[in-house]
Amino acid sequence: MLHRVMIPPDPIQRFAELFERAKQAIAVDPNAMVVATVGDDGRPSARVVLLKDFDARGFVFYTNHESRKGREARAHPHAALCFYWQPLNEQVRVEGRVERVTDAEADAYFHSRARGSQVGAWASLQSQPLATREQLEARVAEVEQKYAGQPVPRPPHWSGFRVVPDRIEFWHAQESRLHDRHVYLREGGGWRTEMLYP
Ligand SMILES: Cc1cc2nc3c(=O)[nH]c(=O)nc-3n(C[C@H](O)[C@H](O)[C@H](O)COP(=O)(O)O)c2cc1C
Repeated sequence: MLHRVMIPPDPIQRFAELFERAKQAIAVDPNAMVVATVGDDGRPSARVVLLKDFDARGFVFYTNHESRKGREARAHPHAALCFYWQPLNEQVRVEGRVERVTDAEADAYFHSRARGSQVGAWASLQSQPLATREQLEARVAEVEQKYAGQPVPRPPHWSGFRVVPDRIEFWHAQESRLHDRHVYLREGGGWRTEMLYP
């Protein structure tokens, strides 16, 4: 079973190496990923967000926790992530439990953002119906006035989710659609690997 020993043992290290290559190859948003969550009715929903951090603990993105994805991830704390890096011919799929990052982590990231984004985090009732664009602009003006001349604090409903992976799949395009698929399944303290038919 030579192919088994050829699968690199650590999926996070493998992700890190691929992500570095993606950043070299893709000028805009190489950290974009699709996040899928599940609603109370069992229906999945998916949208693009930006990966802001990752390490052995998991993959972090930031959002409004009252948004559709936020509510779904809190009620049904599992999510799937999907990256497609076309110039690399690579897809990475991550699945796992979702947890909220610590307030200290969220604060550190929030305060690294541009002030306009900080204001937007207060002004946007993300995923709720919006009657007119003017309504949004009025909320932005209110927040700007409220925090004029002082730092914008992080809204309590705005934070990060960490997807703690228990399954990671690397797909690499090969000729005749006989692609490589390497799956990592969390087992005990480590990872078991297997290959899948393409
Ligand atoms: C390239 C790109 C990056 C995005 N990054 C984020 C992000 O990091 N966080 C976020 O909340 N929404 C992000 N969005 C917007 C989401 O796709 C989505 O519209 C929004 O979060 C509301 O989703 P929901 O109603 O399913 O909760 C991004 C959209 C695009 C196209």
